Amino acid sequence: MLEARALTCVRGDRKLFTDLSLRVGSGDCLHVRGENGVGKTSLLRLLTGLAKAESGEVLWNSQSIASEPSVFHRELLFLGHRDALKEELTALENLQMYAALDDVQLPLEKALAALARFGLRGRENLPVHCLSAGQKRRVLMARMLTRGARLWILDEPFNALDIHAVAELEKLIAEHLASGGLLVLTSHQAVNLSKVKVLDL
Ligand SMILES: Nc1ncnc2c1ncn2[C@@H]1O[C@H](COP(=O)(O)OP(=O)(O)OP(=O)(O)O)[C@@H](O)[C@H]1O
Repeated sequence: MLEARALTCVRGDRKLFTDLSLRVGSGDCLHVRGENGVGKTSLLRLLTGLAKAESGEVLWNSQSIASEPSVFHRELLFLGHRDALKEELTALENLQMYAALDDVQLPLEKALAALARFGLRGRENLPVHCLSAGQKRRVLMARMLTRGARLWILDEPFNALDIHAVAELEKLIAEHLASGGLLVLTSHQAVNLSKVKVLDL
């Protein structure tokens, strides 16, 4: 269970929100919505522990995420809306690098199968700077699949995806939720998933 209690977020000289509370349980998807600049990314950064709230707290399985950050981070996958890929490494090397950083076992066949699932067969060994914007997002989908994290926090994951990739990402998310995973995402588009809870900022 991910829980936020009475969060207040200040950025610069603006108070973005106050007294914001939420709960996301196993199998739940929370869609955070709102206009540009309202504070969606800022909220996600509080939920990941990357930023600290002015007041309030974030809990993972009833423990403050600040108390044992490494325990929380083992269960978390956060994708920001800038592609967190090393441009000079290949798609395959990026997956392998993240697996090493995340301390996840990733056999070569599994990495190749993940890239193939998202339409990157034959492009595994191209440096990421040679991939299109949508292909880079597909590498990140392969990372989501191979990471094995319980909690996904995704900032605008549908950006730059074509219709097929949107459907593939929805399927990947549905599988994650069906296996008891949790998801918080932002999206300016409607999210085509069953049982989505909405938080309007
Ligand atoms: N480090 C910072 N210093 C000052 N202001 C900041 C900082 N980071 C964000 N802001 C401001 O906080 C507000 C919220 O930003 P945020 O990125 O959370 O918005 P958002 O809802 O995700 O927007 P978008 O839909 O455009 O992605 C914006 O007005 C932004 O300029």
